[in-house]
Amino acid sequence: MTAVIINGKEVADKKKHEIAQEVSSLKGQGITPGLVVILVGNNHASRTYVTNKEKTCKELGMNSLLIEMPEETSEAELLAKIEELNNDAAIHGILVQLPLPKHIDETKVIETISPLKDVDGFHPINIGRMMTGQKTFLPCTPYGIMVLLEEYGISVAGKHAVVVGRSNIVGKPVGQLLLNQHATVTYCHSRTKDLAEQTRQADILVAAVGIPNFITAEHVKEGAVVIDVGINRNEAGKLCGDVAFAEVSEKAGYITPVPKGVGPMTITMLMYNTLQSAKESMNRK
Ligand SMILES: NC(=O)C1=CN([C@@H]2O[C@H](COP(=O)(O)OP(=O)(O)OC[C@H]3O[C@@H](n4cnc5c(N)ncnc54)[C@H](OP(=O)(O)O)[C@@H]3O)[C@@H](O)[C@H]2O)C=CC1
Ligand SMILES: Nc1nc(=O)c2c([nH]1)NC[C@@H]1CN(c3ccc(C(=O)N[C@@H](CCC(=O)O)C(=O)O)cc3)C=[N+]21
Repeated sequence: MTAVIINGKEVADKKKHEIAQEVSSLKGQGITPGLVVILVGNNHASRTYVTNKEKTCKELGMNSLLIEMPEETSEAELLAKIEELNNDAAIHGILVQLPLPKHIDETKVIETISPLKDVDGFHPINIGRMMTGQKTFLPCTPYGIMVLLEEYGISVAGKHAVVVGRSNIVGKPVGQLLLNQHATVTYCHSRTKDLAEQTRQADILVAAVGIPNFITAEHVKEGAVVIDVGINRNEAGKLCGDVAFAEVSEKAGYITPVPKGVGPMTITMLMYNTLQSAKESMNRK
């Protein structure tokens, strides 16, 4: 079988167009959605991502503010900045780029962001709401994956989904969203015994590991849907995912490429969450 290549860029463009229209009508009512991104220190990978976010905000007519803080910033200074933004009515979304320098407690930072402005969907309150199936900000990468599946008419109910990776930002929440949509979910991680035996059971296989070419054809069942979340650099310095694309695309039914797969959806859902936050702030007035 030759896989259908899921075009994340195309779906993202379509969603962005819808978001831009809503932004424009909100502006007519006197509100411009505003997103602030806080970057502490100078992580190279973070910088490209941050640049993309700024560009997309402008493209969609939203306000974007980048706050760069030096590597030596103290935890107290960062928390004070977040408090200030929590109280700023022009700001609807706050994103603190992860990972943070080692001397700053990530949990404390995430818990300081108002759940009402937590457009990353990382605050424990919002994670709890997601787990219990309530309306909330959903984490952008997992949410983007669910939108891709929906746009390609891939049904989830009753399917066996295998997620490789269990981070708080990708693996765990994507498994939860698949479960919410009635998949049977297996999580795999670095302590999993026979990984290929698990992944070969998957109707839907999600790779969120961070190792180039980690998932090969032997891990994949014929016709499976393969979602590659990885954003890595190979030896040649080229952007690549966790899946050995050439061999797996000959066996899978559907596959997401890197770049232009999951990545563009992450940014799009961030904009979507910021728009929702702006709309909700109006309803509270
Ligand atoms: N496309 C996008 O929008 C985004 C892409 N990414 C990318 O996705 C990838 C994953 O990110 P993230 O979740 O933050 O990464 P983490 O490093 O936090 O998590 C990696 C996970 O992979 C597991 N793992 C590591 N080695 C193995 C192994 N040999 N066998 C099985 N499992 C293993 C780890 O297991 P254990 O828990 O046991 O250590 C861990 O759960 C990265 O490439 C990142 O850059 C991230 C965010 C957004
Ligand atoms: N608080 C926080 N929230 C995040 O969502 C978050 C984070 N921290 N830290 C880093 C990771 C990584 N991440 C990416 C998102 C989009 C692309 C993306 O747009 N990728 C493009 C290509 C980009 C390029 O060319 O470099 C693509 O796949 O086509 C990549 C990576 C979000 N993350």
